[in-house]
Amino acid sequence: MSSLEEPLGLGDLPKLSINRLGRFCQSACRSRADDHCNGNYTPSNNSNNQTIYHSSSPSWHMQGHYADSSCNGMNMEFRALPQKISWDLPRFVKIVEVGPRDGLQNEKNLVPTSVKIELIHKLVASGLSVVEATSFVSPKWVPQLADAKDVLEGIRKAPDVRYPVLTPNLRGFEAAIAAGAKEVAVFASASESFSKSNLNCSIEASLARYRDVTSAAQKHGIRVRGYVSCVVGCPVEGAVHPSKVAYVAKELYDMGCTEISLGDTIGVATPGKVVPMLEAVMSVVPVDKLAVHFHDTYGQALANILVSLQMGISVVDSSVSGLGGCPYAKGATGNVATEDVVYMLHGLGIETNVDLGKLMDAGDYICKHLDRPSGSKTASALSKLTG
Ligand SMILES: CC(C)(COP(=O)([O-])OP(=O)([O-])OC[C@H]1O[C@@H](n2cnc3c(N)ncnc32)[C@H](O)[C@@H]1OP(=O)([O-])[O-])[C@@H](O)C(=O)NCCC(=O)NCCSC(=O)C[C@@](C)(O)CC(=O)[O-]
Repeated sequence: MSSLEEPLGLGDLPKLSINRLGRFCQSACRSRADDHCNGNYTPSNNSNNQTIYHSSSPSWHMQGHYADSSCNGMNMEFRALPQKISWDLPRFVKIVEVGPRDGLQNEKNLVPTSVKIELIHKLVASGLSVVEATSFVSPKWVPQLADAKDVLEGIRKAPDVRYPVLTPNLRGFEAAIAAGAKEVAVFASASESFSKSNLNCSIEASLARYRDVTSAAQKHGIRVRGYVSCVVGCPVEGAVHPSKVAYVAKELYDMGCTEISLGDTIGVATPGKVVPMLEAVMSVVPVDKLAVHFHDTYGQALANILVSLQMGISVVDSSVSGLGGCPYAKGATGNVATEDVVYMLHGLGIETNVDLGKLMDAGDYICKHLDRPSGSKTASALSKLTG
C-alpha cells in the first residue's frame, strides 16, 4: 500500500479535543503527557468519559512529541501539539480568489479569453479584492493559460482590487510587467519530486530563479507573493515533513515575498497535519505574512481552514465553485470552493466583504460555460432553495 493509499490523516482522528476554555487538550496519551509536560497538565474526564488534560500554563510544553513515534503505538511524527491555539478568530478574513488561474489551468478544453475576463469581472463584482488572474508560464506546460497577456490586458481594472499573476521565472515576470501586472506570485515546492514535475528543476534551482524575480520586482516596486506547494503531502513522495515546508517558506520570505501561501496541493491535509505544519512555518515566518491554500480532495478543507484561523491565519485562498486541480498532481481535485468558505466565515461572524449571492452568480456563469455542476455545496444547497 502506498503512503497515499493510506490517507495521511487517518491517524489523527480522535486525539485532539477542546476544553471549555477553548484550548486544545491532549487526550488518550496520559503517560506520555506526564513525561513531556512537566506536570502542567491535570487530567479530568469529559462527557464521553475520555481523559483530557487541562493546561495550567498559557502555552503548551509538548515539543518533545515532535519526533516521538512511540506514543500509544501510533505514529506521532506529525502529532506535535500546538504551542497555543485559541478561539480568537480574526474579525476579517481576506480571501484570495484563485479560480481564474488555479481553477482553470487544468481544464482540457480551452476556455475563451472573453469568458475568463467576464469571470474575473463577476468575481470582482462580488466584492473580492484579490483575484489571481492567470499565469505567465510556458504554454507548452499549461496550454489553457497561453492567453495570459490577453486576459490581463483585457480586464477592466477596478480600484483597490489586485490581480496577481503567476510567474515561474524572469521571462514570465517580464512578460507579466509588459502586460500591466502590478503583482506577481512565484511558486516553489516543499517536495523535491513535485518541484521537478511542476517546474522541471530542483527546489534550490527554483529558489535561485525566484531570487532573480524578487530582485527585479523590487526594482519595479512590484509586490511578490510566494507559494509553497505540497505542504502536507506530495503525489510522488507521500508525506512531507513540516521542516521542509518551513525551510522553503523562510527562503521565500527572506528573498522579499510579502505573503507566503501554504498549499496543500493534493488535498490530503487534515487539521492534525495542518497544526504542526503551521507551527513549523510560524516559527520562521510571521503569521500575518501567511495564507493557506487547501484543495478539497478528502473533504477536509473547511476544517483545515478553521484550525488555521484558530492559529492566527487571516488570509485564505479559494476557488469559485471549487474549480481546479493541478496538471502535475494526478488525482488532486479542486480548491476549496469560495462560496463554502464565505458561508462558513459569515456563519462565524467573520467579515469578508463578499456578497454570497453575487459570488454564486460568478460560479453559475463559469459552471454553465464548463457544462458541469458547481463543486460548492453551499451554492448547490442555496440554488435548490431559490429554485
Ligand atoms: C518553469 C518552466 C517554464 C520551465 O520549463 P522548461 O521546459 O524546463 O524550461 P525552458 O526554459 O527550456 O522552456 C521551455 C519552453 O518554454 C518557454 N518558456 C520558458 N519560460 C516561459 C515563460 N515564463 N512564459 C512563456 N514561455 C516560457 C521557453 O521559451 C521554451 O520554449 P521553446 O524554446 O521550447 O519554444 C515550466 O516548467 C513551466 O512553465 N512550469 C509551470 C507549470 C505550472 O504552471 N504548473 C501549475 C502551477 S500550480 C502550483 O504550482 C501549485 C499552486 C501554486 O497552485 C499551489 C497549490 O495548489 O498548492
